[in-house]
Amino acid sequence: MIRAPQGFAAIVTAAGRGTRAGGGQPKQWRALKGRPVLDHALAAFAGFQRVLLVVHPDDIAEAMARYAGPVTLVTGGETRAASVRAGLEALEGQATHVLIHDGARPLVSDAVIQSVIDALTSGAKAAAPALPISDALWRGEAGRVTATAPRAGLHRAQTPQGFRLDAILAAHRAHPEDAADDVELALKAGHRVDITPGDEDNLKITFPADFARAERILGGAMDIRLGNGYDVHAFGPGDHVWLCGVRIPHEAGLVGHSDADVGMHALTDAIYGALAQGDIGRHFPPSDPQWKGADSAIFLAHAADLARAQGFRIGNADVTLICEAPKIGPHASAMQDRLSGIAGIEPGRTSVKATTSERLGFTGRREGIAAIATVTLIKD
Ligand SMILES: Nc1ccn([C@@H]2O[C@H](COP(=O)(O)OP(=O)(O)OP(=O)(O)O)[C@@H](O)[C@H]2O)c(=O)n1
Ligand SMILES: C[C@](O)(CO)[C@H](O)COP(=O)(O)O
Repeated sequence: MIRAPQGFAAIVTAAGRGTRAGGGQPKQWRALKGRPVLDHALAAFAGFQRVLLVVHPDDIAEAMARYAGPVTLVTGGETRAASVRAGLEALEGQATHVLIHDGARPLVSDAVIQSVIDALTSGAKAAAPALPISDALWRGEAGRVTATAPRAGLHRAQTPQGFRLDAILAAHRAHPEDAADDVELALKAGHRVDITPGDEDNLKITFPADFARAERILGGAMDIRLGNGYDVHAFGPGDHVWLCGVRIPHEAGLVGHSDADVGMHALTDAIYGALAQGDIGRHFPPSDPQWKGADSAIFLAHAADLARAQGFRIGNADVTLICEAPKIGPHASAMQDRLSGIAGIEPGRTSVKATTSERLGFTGRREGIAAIATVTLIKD
């Protein structure tokens, strides 16, 4: 995942009706490998602090249900340019740079996005990906060639197209007419636009056959991640412990800044680990008083949301609690249900088990509880 620099925002346009793609439903909402096209496009921008999604008024409820939280929703206009303008107006003063991407381009790669960011951070006012034309160009009419056209210097434009926010907003305001893309308006406003490398796979779903092509490309790109997590909490005063989201009466409590749910922490760290996103401490610093006594479900839900935002589902989770007491067996099923519910894992794919350490070590001496967790994340 691209971690965008401070001040960089993304606008994803999804207010079109996809008339050329057919299918009885706007293309961005149709399934591609089991998830809406738009899910794939948004996942590419999950590392941006601010993402605006521009949707058709008819789709607001659906978009709210799926995306509210990680993204800000904006209602689009009659044309692509009007939709982008709506996003830009909503973003005014809240970012220095913006990358504008078609929600209908679900296969944009990190490399394409990074090249646009690099051009902008190196000082370009505008930069966008494109591919040089490699086929001969003809004019045609009524099924026959009427002329050939020189292709030298011609490029096929892609998105995301990146700009200084003030420059592209001013360009849109100065040229409220429709345009093929935002580069066209930037040029009209007199800005230089740098070309960055495009990618053949970064197709815009436009015609019915593009779905099959996108599925084929995605078919070869399954991403499976494995993550592990380990945590320990010491026993202290108290009459219950929280383990994997279940309250268990006990002769002692567990000491921690949050609710000290050692099992949930290990699983949360396993997810962050699989995403290469550090650990709980990075996302919820123990020095921050707001997490004092916090319900650890907040941490697990955050990690699972982060995975989903990057296009992953949790394939399975396996948690082992290491303690002499309390007895875990009677609670294991409730723990599995609770973890599955919080993390959005399909039933039957979460395991909670326990072992003693044969009275050896700190767990054997009943000084605390340890937990290890393993998780798989799958993007298919
Ligand atoms: N009024 C519009 C029109 C288009 N778009 C978005 O701009 C991108 C590129 O547009 P295009 O491929 O032309 O999409 P549609 O307009 O939906 O397609 P069609 O022209 O076939 O109806 C798409 O993500 C589309 O949702 C938009 O946000 N608002
Ligand atoms: C923005 C764009 O995807 C760049 O290639 C393209 O211009 C969109 O064109 P459309 O006419 O809206 O399909």
